[in-house]
Amino acid sequence: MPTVVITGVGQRLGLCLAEYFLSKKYKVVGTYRTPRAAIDTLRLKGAELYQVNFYRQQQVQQFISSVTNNHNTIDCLIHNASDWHDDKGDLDFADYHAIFSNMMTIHAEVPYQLNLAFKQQLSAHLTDSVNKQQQQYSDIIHISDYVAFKGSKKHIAYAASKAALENLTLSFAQRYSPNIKVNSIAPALLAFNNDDDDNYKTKARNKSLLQTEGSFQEVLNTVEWLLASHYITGRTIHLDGGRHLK
Ligand SMILES: NC(=O)C1=CN([C@@H]2O[C@H](COP(=O)(O)OP(=O)(O)OC[C@H]3O[C@@H](n4cnc5c(N)ncnc54)[C@H](OP(=O)(O)O)[C@@H]3O)[C@@H](O)[C@H]2O)C=CC1
Ligand SMILES: Nc1nc2c(c(=O)[nH]1)N=C([C@H](O)[C@@H](O)CO)CN2
Repeated sequence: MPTVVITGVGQRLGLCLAEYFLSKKYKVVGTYRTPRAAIDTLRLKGAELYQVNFYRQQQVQQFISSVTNNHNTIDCLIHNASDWHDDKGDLDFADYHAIFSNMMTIHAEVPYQLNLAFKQQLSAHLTDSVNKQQQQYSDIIHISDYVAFKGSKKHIAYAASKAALENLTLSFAQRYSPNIKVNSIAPALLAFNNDDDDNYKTKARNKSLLQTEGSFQEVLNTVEWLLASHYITGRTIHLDGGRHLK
């Protein structure tokens, strides 16, 4: 049974990813920060879940120890967990320091740490006992954001940290070739949050040529395509409805 590690599976895209890989008969290893009914449901479906706050380094180290002790192989590692923190208000220096530090921690440092910590498991290929064929590659997928390319005047630290994440894609693709493919997926608008009002939704949709949300399914389709690929690594796949041309 192939194994996938996904960060941030408690809601939205991470939950969709976990449900998708469970349906594909993967062993799903996931992290969450906030206890939710969805976490209980995933556990009942067989997912191995760890409560981890990535802003607490001791919890990150404990998670790494648990996964490396319990798993000899990892076929796919998806860095999804994210904190969409804005910095548009008039904050004091301590606040700006905390925001920048946290954004870099969750979007760049933790992916860096997990990529390095799980290298042995990512390199130990699953031999298909039926067809006696070795699985040729394992995959690391970083979930980035369109604003890594464009910047964001209201989410400056967030955008910079996603740009750092995309740079990790370039370095790890070189370091981990030829056995491990490393790519980013950079969405623009995928899905609104519950507190988004109609005015915000209209403005957000109109930022792209296609004038709609991408949907979490669009990311699932892209993940499936990347896993099936034998010739894509070190790349960022943009899912943005043509926003770059608006
Ligand atoms: N939604 C969209 O339209 C877009 C999303 N993206 C990217 O796609 C990915 C998924 O987006 P979406 O589903 O909306 O993400 P969410 O905003 O729902 O966050 C995903 C998860 O990250 C977890 N998380 C946040 N902070 C921490 C932390 N300190 N420690 C551990 N976990 C943490 C949360 O855990 P918990 O709930 O358990 O607290 C949450 O479930 C993200 O990387 C995002 O940046 C990019 C562009 C657009
Ligand atoms: N962690 C998150 N990152 C982002 C979110 C989100 O809900 N959680 N949402 C967006 C927006 O949809 C943006 O793309 C359009 O306004 C960006 N990142």
